[in-house]
Amino acid sequence: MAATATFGLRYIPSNSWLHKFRTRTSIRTRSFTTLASLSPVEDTEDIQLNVIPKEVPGTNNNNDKSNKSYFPKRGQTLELVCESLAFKGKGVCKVADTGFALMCDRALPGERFIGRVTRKKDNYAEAKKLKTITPHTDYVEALCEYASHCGGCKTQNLLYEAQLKAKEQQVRDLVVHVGKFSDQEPEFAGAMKPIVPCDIQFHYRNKMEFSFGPKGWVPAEQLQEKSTEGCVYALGLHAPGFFDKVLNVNKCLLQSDPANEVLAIVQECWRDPELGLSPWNVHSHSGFLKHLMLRTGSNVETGLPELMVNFVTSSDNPEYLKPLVEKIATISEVVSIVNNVNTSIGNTSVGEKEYTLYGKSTITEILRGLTFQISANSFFQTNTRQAEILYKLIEDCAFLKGDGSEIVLDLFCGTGTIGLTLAKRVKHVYGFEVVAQAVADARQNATLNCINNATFIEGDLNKIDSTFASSLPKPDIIITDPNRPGMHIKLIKFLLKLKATRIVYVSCNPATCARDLNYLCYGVPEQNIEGHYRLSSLQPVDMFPHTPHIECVCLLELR
Ligand SMILES: C[S@@+](CC[C@H](N)C(=O)[O-])C[C@H]1O[C@@H](n2cnc3c(N)ncnc32)[C@H](O)[C@@H]1O
Repeated sequence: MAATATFGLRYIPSNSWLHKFRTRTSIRTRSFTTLASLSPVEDTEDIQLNVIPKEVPGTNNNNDKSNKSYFPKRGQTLELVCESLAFKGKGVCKVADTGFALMCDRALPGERFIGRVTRKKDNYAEAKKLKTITPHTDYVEALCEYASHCGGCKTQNLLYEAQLKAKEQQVRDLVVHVGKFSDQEPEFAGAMKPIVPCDIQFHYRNKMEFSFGPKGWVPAEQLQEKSTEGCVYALGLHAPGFFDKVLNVNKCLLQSDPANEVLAIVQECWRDPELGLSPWNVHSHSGFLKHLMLRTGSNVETGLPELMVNFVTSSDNPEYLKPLVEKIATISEVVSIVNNVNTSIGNTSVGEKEYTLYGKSTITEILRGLTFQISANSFFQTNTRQAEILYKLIEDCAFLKGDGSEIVLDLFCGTGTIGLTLAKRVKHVYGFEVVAQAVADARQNATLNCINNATFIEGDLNKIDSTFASSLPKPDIIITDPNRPGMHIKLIKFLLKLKATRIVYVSCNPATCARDLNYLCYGVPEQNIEGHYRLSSLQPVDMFPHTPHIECVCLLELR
């Protein structure tokens, strides 16, 4: 069943400049402890908690302006001790003799090291790790040869159990500091659950996107001579912090073996001068190859991996890819090779046009017994096995009666996966999503799985008005799964007015999640809005070992 109405949503097409602006703009916040700094405005896609929490363990001399000698200078080399991992995996470190706190990428808790101050603001500084003096007690050798400089796996050097402990602590800290929940209250202590580990810590990603670049990036410590500028023409992952530098990668331990086979083939031949293929240059806006996206799904009959290869190019010349396609198609798991043509000067991978160069245009994925067809641009949970666990937790939190009487709203539904896995136990699911292709996929997925009590509606949940969802039956349960910026204040107000019995809040950003939980439980005092919910359960889930990402499933019950 597919509804075409937008129910009061003002739709911004996903390819419009405004949409791109909204979803790419990043706001830097300073204060760790104020809710205002995390206020739910539209443009908080990438809230960077580059902050020193006031409650750093031990003394924190950042705010003691009386003794300026504490303050490090940019370029200064210092002995530092890492005390904990903060949001986004940065180490919260102290200058050994003054107690001044600063953030350092790849510093591990307990580690004593020499660092150089790279950024310095009023009461905030960042350092780069130069040399370890005493390593972390849970230090382990990384399996991946790129681990020390690739932006993806920043904590591979930390024992997995210690990674879990640090993530759990980050969620707890954010809910206390940003969400203003008291960890002294038995109610909060009861709600906070231990993190669910990920049993498989490598090869868990079903999707990786590599970039082509005109000049490869080599970390300074690996340069043999000063004059060496790195390899020419790279295919790999962006160097941390650089949108224009690509670290050449021949293998990624997070993706499947067949995906690595494809990567190796492309690496071997794309530079061949006879093919005449050039990498995209983000500065001159020239070149042909932008991205190589590899997606691994499961064959419905055999359960074996099946692969989609997506070349994102800057111009409409699919014939240039023919020699690469012929080579890749020899890998038995490859069932789909597509070309997305993206003529914009930006670095996004969604094409205005898509060609199927080999096989089909979708791959299948199986999740909680349902089959999903996934196209190159559809959102799908990137760790399928762990998504099974995540979705089971969501279902448990929903406490469905199972008698088919309940109405479920599935906000930010993507390709409809959460709602569809619940549909058989409820009366009706209404899913809302901004990306047109994802809505189309959700409707197709409902048909594919013979589910006819789910309706998917396209629109922007940041743009709702007072008529939003007014023509729908009142929901009993709301599932909300926003991306990193969390929920818009308009949506929070809508939920507080609606007063559904339960809200299951699924989040990939514990900072904005903590902020939204605060609003839903304690209200928005500056707008005279009361909160109506009680946080009954907060369950962190590790979906992405070795990376700073943390997923959470929260249950809010109407007070
Ligand atoms: C974290 S994903 C969750 C997808 C889905 N629930 C799942 O589990 O696969 C967030 C989804 O929200 C969508 N989205 C982001 N901003 C939105 C907005 N303002 N209005 C509606 N949907 C939005 C994204 O396109 C994406 O599909």
